[in-house]
Amino acid sequence: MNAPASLFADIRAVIIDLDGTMLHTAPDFLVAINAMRAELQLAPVGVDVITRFVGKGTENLVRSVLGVDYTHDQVAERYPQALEAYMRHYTVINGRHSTVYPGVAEGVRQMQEQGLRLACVTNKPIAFALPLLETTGLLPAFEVVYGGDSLPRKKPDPMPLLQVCADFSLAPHQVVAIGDSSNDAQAARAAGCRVLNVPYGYNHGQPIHDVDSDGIVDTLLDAARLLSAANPNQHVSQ
Ligand SMILES: O=C(O)COP(=O)(O)O
Ligand SMILES: [Mg+2]
Repeated sequence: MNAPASLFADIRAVIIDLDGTMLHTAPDFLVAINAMRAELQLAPVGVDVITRFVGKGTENLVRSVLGVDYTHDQVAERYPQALEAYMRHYTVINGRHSTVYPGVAEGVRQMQEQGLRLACVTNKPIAFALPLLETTGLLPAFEVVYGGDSLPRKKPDPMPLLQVCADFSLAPHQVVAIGDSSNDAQAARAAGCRVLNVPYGYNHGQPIHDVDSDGIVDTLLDAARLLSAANPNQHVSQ
C-alpha cells in the first residue's frame, strides 16, 4: 500500500467495481465472445485479447473483438448480429466460469462492520451484474448497484459515482472508489472521489502502476484494513 492513511480519514462509503475487482469474469467473457465469434464464422480469440477490452461495457467489448478481424465499416455492419449473439450466450453462461477473488468476501464484510456504506458500480449490464452478485452471496452487502446501462453515462464518466454520492448524501471526498482499471480511476478523479486500485484485475492489458490513483491495495481486505486504520472511530458495535 503506497497511499497515506490521512487521505482516507473522511471516508464514509465505498464504491466497488465488479469485473476484475470482485470477480474474475474473464473465463465467462471468453466463452460468450468465442461462441458469438463462432456464429459469425470467426476463429476464437485468446483470453488476453478479451481482457484488453473488458471494463468499458458490452458495446465496446463486442465492437473491439469484431475489430480484430474487420474494418470500422464491417464492424458497424455486423455489430447488431454480434451483440444479439453475445448477449444470448452470456445470459446462459453468466457466472458459470467466474470466481470470487481472494479477500473480497472478507474485505466487504469488514467494510460493513466498520459502518461504511457500500455501492457496486460496474460497466457490466445491470441484468448480468445482479445475478452474479446474487449467486456469489455479495448482493446483500450493497445498498446500491449500478450497471453500465443504469444511467445515461458510464465510467470513465463520473456520473454513476456522483449518483452514489447523491444517493448516500455524501460529498465525493467522503467516498472512495476501488477498481482494477484506469477506467475506475478516471471516473473517480472526475467525480472528486478518492480512488484505490487492485493489481490483479484487467486494466485493459496495461500495467496498473501507471494509473493515476491514490494507491494500490493487494486485496479488498487490505483496503478494509487501510480504511479502518484511517477511521479509528468508525467501528460500529456488533
Ligand atoms: O466492461 C464491463 O462489462 C465491466 O467492467 P467493470 O465491472 O470492470 O466496470
Ligand atoms: Mg473492472
